[in-house]
Amino acid sequence: MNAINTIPVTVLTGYLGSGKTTLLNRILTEDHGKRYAVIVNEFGDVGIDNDLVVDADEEVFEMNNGCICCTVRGDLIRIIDSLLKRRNRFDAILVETTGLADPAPVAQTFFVDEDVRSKTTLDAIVTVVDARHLLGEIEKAHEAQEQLAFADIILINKIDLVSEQELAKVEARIRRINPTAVLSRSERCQVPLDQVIGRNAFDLDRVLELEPDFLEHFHDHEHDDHVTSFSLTSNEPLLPERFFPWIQSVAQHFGIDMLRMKGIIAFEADDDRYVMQGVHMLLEGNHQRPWKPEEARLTRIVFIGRDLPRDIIENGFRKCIAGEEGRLG
Ligand SMILES: Nc1nc2c(ncn2[C@@H]2O[C@H](COP(=O)(O)OP(=O)(O)OP(=O)(O)O)[C@@H](O)[C@H]2O)c(=O)[nH]1
Repeated sequence: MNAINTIPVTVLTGYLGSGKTTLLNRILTEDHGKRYAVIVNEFGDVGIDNDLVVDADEEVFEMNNGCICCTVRGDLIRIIDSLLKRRNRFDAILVETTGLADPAPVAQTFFVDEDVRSKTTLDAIVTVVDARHLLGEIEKAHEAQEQLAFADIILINKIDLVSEQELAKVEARIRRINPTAVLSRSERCQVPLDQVIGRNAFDLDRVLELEPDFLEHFHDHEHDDHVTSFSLTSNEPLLPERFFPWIQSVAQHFGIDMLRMKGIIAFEADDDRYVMQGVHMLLEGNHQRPWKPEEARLTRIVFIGRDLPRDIIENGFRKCIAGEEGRLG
């Protein structure tokens, strides 16, 4: 049912830290001759995702301050409307939702708004799964279940972190939620891209079975209120010899509840931006690129978790700032 001349839209979803941005970056850097317009939505008030998306020619639209599936749906429609006015500049649209988004209302946007509906085709909802953490989170995370239920294509990612037996359990759990989606396995989302884009896989009939009123009412959904986020910033550079032991201790102490951490760090005497990422207890960091001359060297770290003790974490963070006195207690 891919109408001629409509713009295909792929919705990338998946729980916190599963690998959505990794997949997006792969799509944007692969030599496939296609041009994408990208819409990124994130949870939390300090934008980081935009800075983690590769510097590509594509236009990246960032939507903060709200979940794509709730308050900012109007923004989504407006961004798509304005994109459609320049439709000769790209071949397809990619929407990366937050890890806490319910994909149903996002998908619904492409059906209920008349203008958007006539000019776009929802190609597929692609759900990325963190094979290492899915089983520990799925019962607590209603959003993760919805993301799997609505998926047309499921990418079981991070297979380097689990055994074959664990993978089999992950697949079985996914199949209980979604028996029909196409499953693939990946490490760092390395899959042939024609397995995830240009699939024409979105199946309205299946969605109507899940949500009979999908086309009639704005989809109602709930978020887990215990999952909250806060961000820490500093204009002063951080000291690496304090920062790394501190962030490791945060991951060790609060890792069970620390669903996601990501930050862009300005270290003292370092001309490169440092990107730090965490999913539960697993941390990863690397230098990204030099700070641009006109760019403020601002450190920003976002924490997303269940009942994380902001004051303790913030107190430790302050002690990593150059010039601040005191040692990590
Ligand atoms: N070991 C391992 N790490 C991975 C893999 N894929 C992604 N990661 C790492 O997992 C972390 C999260 O990846 P992202 O792509 O940022 O995840 P995301 O789903 O966009 O995260 P949010 O948007 O914050 O929910 C990063 O540190 C990645 O480098 C993988 O296959 N194996």
